[in-house]
Amino acid sequence: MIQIQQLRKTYTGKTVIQIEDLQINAGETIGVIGNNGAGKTTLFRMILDLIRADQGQVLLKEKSVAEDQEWKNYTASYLDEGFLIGYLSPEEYFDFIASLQGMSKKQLTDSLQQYTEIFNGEILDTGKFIRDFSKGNQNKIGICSALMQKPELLILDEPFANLDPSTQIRLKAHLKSLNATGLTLLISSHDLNHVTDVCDRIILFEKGRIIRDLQKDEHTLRELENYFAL
Ligand SMILES: Nc1ncnc2c1ncn2[C@@H]1O[C@H](COP(=O)(O)OP(=O)(O)OP(=O)(O)O)[C@@H](O)[C@H]1O
Repeated sequence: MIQIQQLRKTYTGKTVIQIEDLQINAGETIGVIGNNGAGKTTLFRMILDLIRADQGQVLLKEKSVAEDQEWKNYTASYLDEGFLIGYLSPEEYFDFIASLQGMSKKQLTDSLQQYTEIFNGEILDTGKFIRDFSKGNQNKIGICSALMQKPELLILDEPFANLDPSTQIRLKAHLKSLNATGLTLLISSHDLNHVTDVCDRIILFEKGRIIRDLQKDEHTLRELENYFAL
């Protein structure tokens, strides 16, 4: 599904991404972790062709994201509130996303029903614009707008950040249920418990490089805790 080849990005002489070779198969759930500034968001932005590489390339289904548009048909993402439109209500924003997807009103209504628990009565019918929601509730709007696109590839940057514990638990359950349907999931998180709970493979970054690539087993959480404790 994803191939990353000799990918490099440098800002003012500092290399922030340097990945020789990374392969992610369809249906894998990948947790990308690393301390602040490790390069997680930059990598996601490069996969989504929001940042161009200085060298190397990202291939989705064997086509370069920089040269071919097809990936946009099966990829959804939410990285930050820059993905939202602050002057719309959540309903207007979901309508907009649904229209891009060619969804009918009924499909949209049915789709939003699935997120009732995640919304927790705080998102729909509030009469507020997105700009006036709390950061956590803005996250819910962005994440659910990505989920409702039913992508083959879903990329979420720190999806659990700013969410209350109930929503974190509900979102984890939802992501796990999607995994069972064959979704390829790429998430970053600073929460080692969440990331090892949801993901089957953990990629650990340091200064833009992959320093561990772990298939999850019963030792993974302890190994990661030991790494970050040092
Ligand atoms: N536009 C930019 N100009 C200069 N440096 C940048 C730019 N964007 C990112 N960087 C640098 O690239 C490095 C990686 O940043 P990135 O945001 O990808 O890290 P991250 O792992 O997502 O961090 P965090 O956990 O804090 O979100 C950092 O040193 C950051 O300062």
